[in-house]
Amino acid sequence: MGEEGMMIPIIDLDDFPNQAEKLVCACKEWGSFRIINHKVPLTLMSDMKSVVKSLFDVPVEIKKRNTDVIAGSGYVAPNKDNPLYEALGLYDLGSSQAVQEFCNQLEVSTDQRDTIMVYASALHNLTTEVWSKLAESMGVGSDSVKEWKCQFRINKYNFTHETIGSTGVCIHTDSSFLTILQEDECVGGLEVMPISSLPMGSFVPVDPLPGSLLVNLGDMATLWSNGTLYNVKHRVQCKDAALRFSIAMFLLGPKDKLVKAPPEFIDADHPQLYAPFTFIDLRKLRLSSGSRAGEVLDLARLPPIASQTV
Ligand SMILES: O=C(O)CCC(=O)C(=O)O
Ligand SMILES: [Fe+2]
Repeated sequence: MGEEGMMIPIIDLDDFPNQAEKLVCACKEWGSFRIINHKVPLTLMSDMKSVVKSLFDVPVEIKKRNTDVIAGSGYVAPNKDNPLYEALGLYDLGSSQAVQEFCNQLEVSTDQRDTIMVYASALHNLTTEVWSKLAESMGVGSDSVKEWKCQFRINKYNFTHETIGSTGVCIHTDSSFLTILQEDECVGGLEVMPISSLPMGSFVPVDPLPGSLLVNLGDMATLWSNGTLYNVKHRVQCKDAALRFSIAMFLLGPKDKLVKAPPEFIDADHPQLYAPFTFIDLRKLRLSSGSRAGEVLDLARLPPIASQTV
C-alpha cells in the first residue's frame, strides 16, 4: 500500500473530551500527531527559535561545556552516523538549577536566558498536559506526571545542496513517554512510519504547519500501555539546501520508579507483555544493545504466559 497522501492526525487541545477517541486512535495507529490550540504563544516560539539558532553559533569549545548528565543529554557533535546533525541539550527541565546551568555553560545573554526559562516552563507544562489528556482518554489516572523527569534538546541540521537526498538523523524511536517537537517552520524533512505500513515500513513526510507542535510517542509509552500505543519510527531527511533547526522536549518518566502497565490494561486476553522498567534502565539497555528503533522492547518482553512459572 502506498502512503502518498496520508497525513498525521491533528488534535485540537481545546476540544476535550470530544477529541479523546481521536487522540487514542492517533497514538495507536501513528504514534504521532499534531496539536493545535496548545496556548504556547507564537511570539515565544519564534523568540525561542532565534535563541536556538544563535546558541549553535558559539565556538565548539563552549558547546563542549554542555556535557552529558545522563547518556546523550549534552552536546552531540556531527559524527559518523549523523554527519549533518548537531545537538545541545539538558536533562531535568523541571529543575531551574539545571536550566540555569545550561545557560551558564553556553554564556547566554540575559534576554536569551529569560526566553529559555519561559519556554522551558511552558513546554514542560504542555508535555504533562498532553500526557494527562492521553491517560484520561484511556481511562486511567496520571497523578504523578508533574514530577516526571524531562529532557530538552535543540537540533541543528547542516543541510546543503550537496547533501540533498541524504539522512539528517537515522531511523529511530524516542526513548521517552512522549516528545513535543517544535519543528523548523520552513524546512521539512521529518518522516514517520505509520503502523499500517509495518512490518515492511514506509515513510510518510510530515510537512511543517507553522504555529502547531508535533507529538511523538516513544518506547516508554509502548511499555506502559502494554503494547497498545505505538512508539513511532521516524527519521529526518535532507530535502532542501537550508539549515534546519528543531526543538524537542522529552517527557521521560518517573526518575527511579518502575514503570509497568496499569491493571486496567491487563486481563486474560491481554497478559502483561513487558517486564517493569525504570526509564534509566530501559535507556541503558537500549544503548548497550545498540537498538535505536524500538527493538529494546523485544528485549524487555516477558516470556509468553504459558511458559511463566507463577
Ligand atoms: O528534528 C526533528 O524534526 C526530529 C528530531 C528527533 O527526532 C529527535 O530529536 O528525537
Ligand atoms: Fe526523535
